[in-house]
Amino acid sequence: MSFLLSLSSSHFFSNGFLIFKQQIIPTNTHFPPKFRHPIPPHSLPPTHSFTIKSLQNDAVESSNAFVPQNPPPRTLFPGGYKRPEIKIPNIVLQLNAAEVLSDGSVVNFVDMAVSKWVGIVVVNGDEGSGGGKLYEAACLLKSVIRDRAYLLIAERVDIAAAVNASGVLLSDQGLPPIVARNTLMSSKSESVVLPVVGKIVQNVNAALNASSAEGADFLIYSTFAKEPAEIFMNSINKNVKIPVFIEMELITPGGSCEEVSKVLTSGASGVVSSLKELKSSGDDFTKNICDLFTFDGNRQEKVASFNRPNLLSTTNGFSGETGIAGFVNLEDREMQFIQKERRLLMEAINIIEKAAPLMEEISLLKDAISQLDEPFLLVIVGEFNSGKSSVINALLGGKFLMEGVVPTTNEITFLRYAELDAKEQQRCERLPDGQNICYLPAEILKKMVIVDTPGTNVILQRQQRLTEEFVPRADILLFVLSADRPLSESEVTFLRYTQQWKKKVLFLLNKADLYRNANELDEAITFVKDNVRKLLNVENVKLFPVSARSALEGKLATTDGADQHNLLLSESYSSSQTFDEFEKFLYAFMDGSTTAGLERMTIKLETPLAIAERLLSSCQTLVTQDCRYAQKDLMSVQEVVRSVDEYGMKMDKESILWRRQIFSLVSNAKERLLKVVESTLQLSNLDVAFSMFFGGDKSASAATQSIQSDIVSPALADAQRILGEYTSWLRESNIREGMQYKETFEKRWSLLFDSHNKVDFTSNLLQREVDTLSLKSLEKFNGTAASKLFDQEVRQVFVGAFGGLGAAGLSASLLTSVLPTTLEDLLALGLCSAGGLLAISNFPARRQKVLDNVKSIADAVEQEIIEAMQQDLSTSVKNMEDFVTLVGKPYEEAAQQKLDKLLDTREQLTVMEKKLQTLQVELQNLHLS
Ligand SMILES: Nc1nc2c(ncn2[C@@H]2O[C@H](COP(=O)(O)OP(=O)(O)OP(=O)(O)O)[C@@H](O)[C@H]2O)c(=O)[nH]1
Repeated sequence: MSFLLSLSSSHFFSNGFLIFKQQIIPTNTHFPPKFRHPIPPHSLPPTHSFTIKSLQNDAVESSNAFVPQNPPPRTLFPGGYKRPEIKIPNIVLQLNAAEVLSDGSVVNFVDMAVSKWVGIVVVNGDEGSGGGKLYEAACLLKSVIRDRAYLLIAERVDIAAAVNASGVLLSDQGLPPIVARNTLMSSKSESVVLPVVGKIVQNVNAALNASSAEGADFLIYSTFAKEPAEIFMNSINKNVKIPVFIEMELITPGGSCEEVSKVLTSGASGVVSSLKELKSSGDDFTKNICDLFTFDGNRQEKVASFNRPNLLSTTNGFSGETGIAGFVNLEDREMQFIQKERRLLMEAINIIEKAAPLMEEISLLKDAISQLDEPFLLVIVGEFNSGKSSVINALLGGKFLMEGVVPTTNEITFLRYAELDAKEQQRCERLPDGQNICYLPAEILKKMVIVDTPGTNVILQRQQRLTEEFVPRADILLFVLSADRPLSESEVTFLRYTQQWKKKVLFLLNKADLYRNANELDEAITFVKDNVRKLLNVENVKLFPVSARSALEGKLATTDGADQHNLLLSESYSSSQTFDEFEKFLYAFMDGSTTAGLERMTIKLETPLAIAERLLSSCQTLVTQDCRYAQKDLMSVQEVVRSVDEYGMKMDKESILWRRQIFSLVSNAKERLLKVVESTLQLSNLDVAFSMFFGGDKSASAATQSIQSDIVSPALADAQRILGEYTSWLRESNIREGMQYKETFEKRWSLLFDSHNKVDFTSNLLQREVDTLSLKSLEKFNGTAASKLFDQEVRQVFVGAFGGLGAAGLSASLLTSVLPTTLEDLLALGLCSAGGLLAISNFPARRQKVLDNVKSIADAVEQEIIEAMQQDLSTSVKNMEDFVTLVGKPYEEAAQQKLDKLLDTREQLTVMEKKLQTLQVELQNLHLS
């Protein structure tokens, strides 16, 4: 039975070099899109109103929608990428897509496993099934794992890219790692961490190939391989520097912890387990294996204790010595200074973490502070093949490091002092972050830790990055130049980069034996010194022309008892001599009683200060940029609130159409009424008119009824309809526009203020009192009463014109009461009487009066309605203004608060920068008196 899933490497970013996870602010300004633009402009909802639309165009300019045209550097390192880091020891869990999809409990198990032991989860496709299931399973796992472990997809780069997995696991016959990595990199263009690429291998050669150059980040040694894991590990340990995980059975009858321990002791970084295996290991696993893998912060120590000799029992890395940074017998003022420096740097960390919580580079400063207690770090840098390893070997007096004409150093290697058994030359182990540490009994290591780095200017970008990332940690850099290409363009670029971290640099012009004579050597020295002087802006350039090869040969010859006389005759002697001078300089530098030794203390204490300054300056850039954005946010919020004025103007403009409708309606009714009056009150038509107004029921004459039903009532109904629509239009416009304002605030400034679950006051506020006045103005207008009034007006004309006629002498009241029955007689009487002429001559004036009355009544009605409509409009716009002010208020307050906070942070950063500058001055003066 096999289980074997593999657990492998795990965690990430342990060293967390200089990467802001989302917001990166290197030397200039930098806001990676994913942090800055949670709401891309295209995701804003379409708008129907020009008011908001214009604001949305502005949104492209606002901080939340800002898209830099030239993407900024991603990290403080020139490479712009961070290597994925695999913590060891670790467990790789392998499972199949079908397992994930068929059983819901699997996801829960994975959830638990990644929170406790598993650092890498690999999901395999199932034979015969397409990529669909694998994709589905991977999505599910991704949502559970989040960033607690790496999720890798077996073989399928396309699916890994689609689910945004951490990387891929390739089989022996799979794609070359570099192809998989580049493909994934192009799909994860925003990520600052490179994809993880693992490779399954079955023999030593495959392991060497897969781990060389830009190869895999880790290996899995397959159970199909013939050799036992320990033998395999022994064969590759020297040359394979990346983590190796072993597929193995976790359940063994005798208790698996021992087996796993053996594998780890042999140099493996962890084990690989299948789901079934891991699940069924149950208590055994929990009791035994997990003790090694549990993420409790001690696991590296637990495993390291398997293979690390108990070599150093000192507080500062130097046996027998105690003190700070390898300094002993510190004076009080030095102790006080160091304490003060620590205190200030801790303060700086707090401020930086507050100013840029996502700035992973803070780990550099933390490391540097903890390194104050560590020995001096002499870091050897230079282009590949310049002779770095040879220089170190010459310093150590033996061929400890591999040399070669092709790039040979692939990892950072710390060289530390240890007294080993006579038979043992050195003992090396791989640190959890992939770096190596070698313990050797070399004299010089009693005074310092030497760090070998991969060469720069290599086609292997990973190696270049490793070195660049290590530079800030160095106390001093030993820059090895090669005599055959002194100070190349790429060396100048690298040198400039080191100065971003204000590093002190010593120069070795190696392979000086290649020069044919002293003149050539002098020329080269002058060339290098002149250029370095200009580049670094320093007076004294410390440069030693050496031949590391000859120096080592010399040392080895001396050790072997070779004739010193012969050595003196050797052509490389002079180079050996300068190497000697260089060594003497180093020893003096390490001797606290010399001036150089005091300078060393200054340099050591400067290391964290320089890092802190650099980080503070990056934070300043970030915070200043943030201030600008916060200011812009505040102004934009205020602008949005003010833009409601535009809404008022727009509504005012559009309401003209509504008023026109009312105007035309009233005019129409008025015209018709006037026509009725005109056509009725004609002398030629008096009989008809008389019968219309005086025939039938006196409370509702035929004319009254006809006016009411034909003119007044329809006009009234139309007016009601129009005003109803008008008030709906006001209300709906408010609601629509109000919602857009609300959405605009919520979407553009969701990071400022979370309106989620806030009381929805929208509708009440927007509908408040909008639908009252216009319609109420109509309610006042009673159609029947108006018709009757009109009726009376007309009757008055008749009564006025004819009521006082002749002998009849009828009073108006009498006349009205008899009119219906005596119409004919009355007319005859009137017309024939002496006063007939007078009555008729008064008739047009009376008719005009009626017309005027009708007009003025209609105009008054129109005026009243229009005024009510205006008032409704004002109320509605006012409601809208209140609403926008209310909705915008929390955003405005939040923007103001954010700005205040940022200004405060900026102030704190400035104060901190000043404090550190003062401390720098104190440091320079520390040994002056
Ligand atoms: N002539 C001459 N050759 C040297 C000297 N020092 C080193 N070399 C040769 O230069 C080549 C590269 O030396 P390494 O020490 O491997 O160079 P490196 O800088 O460590 O190389 P990487 O680790 O690959 O970056 C080897 O072939 C060495 O033998 C020297 O002083 N003189």
